[in-house]
Amino acid sequence: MTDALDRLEETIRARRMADPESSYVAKLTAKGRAKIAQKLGEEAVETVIAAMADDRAEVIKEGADLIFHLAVLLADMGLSFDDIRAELERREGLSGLAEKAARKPD
Ligand SMILES: N=c1c2ncn([C@@H]3O[C@H](COP(=O)(O)OP(=O)(O)OP(=O)(O)O)[C@@H](O)[C@H]3O)c2ncn1[C@@H]1O[C@H](COP(=O)(O)O)[C@@H](O)[C@H]1O
Repeated sequence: MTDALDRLEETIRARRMADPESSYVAKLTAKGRAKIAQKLGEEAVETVIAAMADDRAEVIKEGADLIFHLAVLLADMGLSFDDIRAELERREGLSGLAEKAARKPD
């Protein structure tokens, strides 16, 4: 069963090499990874600002922008939400502190 995130990823993969004049995904991808990452950061900040204003409708909109730009970045790096899902599944059952300890090299 596909959900909105799966469909978004499919669309992004299909649009990456489209005409930048007709596609935002293609336009942003053509600008390079640093620009994609910058846009992701901007959307994160806008989400924070909406949260601090207690604006639930705006958090939904900015959160959608944030996830969209994360999907564009993942696609640019040959990654997908399946990789994020796998990492979240790995963490299931670990406490936050155990997860932190498992990240440490020694
Ligand atoms: N979900 C989105 C989506 N969310 C946000 N955006 C775009 O992200 C941009 C972010 O807004 P900003 O004002 O920050 O950026 P901007 O001023 O347009 O760009 P910059 O000059 O700052 O780089 C806007 O242009 C939004 O339209 C999106 N663009 C596309 N999608 C999805 O991607 C699909 C493919 O889109 P195209 O590649 O345009 O065909 C669409 O059908 C949607 O499903």
